[in-house]
Amino acid sequence: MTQASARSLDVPADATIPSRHPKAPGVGERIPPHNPACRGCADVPGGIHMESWVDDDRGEGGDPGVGVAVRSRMAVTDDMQGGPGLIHGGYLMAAFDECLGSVAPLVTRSCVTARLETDFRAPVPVGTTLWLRARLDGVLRRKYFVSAEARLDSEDGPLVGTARALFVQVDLQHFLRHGRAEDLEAIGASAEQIRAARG
Ligand SMILES: CCCCC/C=C\C/C=C\C/C=C\C/C=C\CCCC(=O)SCCNC(=O)CCNC(=O)[C@H](O)C(C)(C)COP(=O)(O)OP(=O)(O)OC[C@H]1O[C@@H](n2cnc3c(N)ncnc32)[C@H](O)[C@@H]1OP(=O)(O)O
Repeated sequence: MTQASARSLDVPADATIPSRHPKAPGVGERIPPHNPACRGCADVPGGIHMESWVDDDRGEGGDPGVGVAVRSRMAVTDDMQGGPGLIHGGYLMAAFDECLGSVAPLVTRSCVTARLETDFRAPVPVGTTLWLRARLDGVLRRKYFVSAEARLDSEDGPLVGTARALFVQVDLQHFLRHGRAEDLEAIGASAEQIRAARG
């Protein structure tokens, strides 16, 4: 296999699609913030204030659907501006990252974004609302392949962006080893745990 194909976002033929974890929120339920300081999903100044729910498993246009999907909503505010009156592309990518990143934790433990590809299909004016839907396309070992679309002002509004991503499952050590100690302590990690993880 070449290096290029090994890092592709195409779903491998031997990938599977597991069901939601029994302790994960059910269809229609709100997905709570995964970290009280998250600029994606928590209610903090400077955040994008994304709200997400577990979606049903319907597929797009006749495809039979998958078991795990997330619906998200984000108000496009003045402070997200790039071009005059338009969203900065990085904010759309942040919205995709957050929505896509909420899918795998419904199945497994923590995952982090390894690769994210975004197609910007149409301009997004400030003052609108983005509606996103992400779904799990396949899992192979620690790799979670997900895809999403973003629409304007309603769940079936005009398509403004699509994205594909790979999330890689990590254990608690990933955060304990790399995160700033004061932020880890704020969510309950002990100084001893942090020291031990860093050897
Ligand atoms: C007390 C503490 C508690 C803390 C917990 C708190 C909260 C977290 C909980 C849940 C999160 C829930 C929701 C999150 C929602 C949204 C948040 C957005 C998510 C983010 O915003 S997160 C920030 C940005 N993100 C990073 O900060 C990652 C930096 N990065 C790394 O940390 C490493 O890079 C890592 C871990 C990715 C891999 O490293 P590694 O050593 O573990 O594994 P390795 O390299 O072996 O890769 C394994 C297999 O993935 C393939 N692979 C790897 N990278 C690839 C790539 N780029 N393209 C294609 N394939 C790739 C390999 O080819 C191999 O594939 P194969 O199995 O086929 O060989």
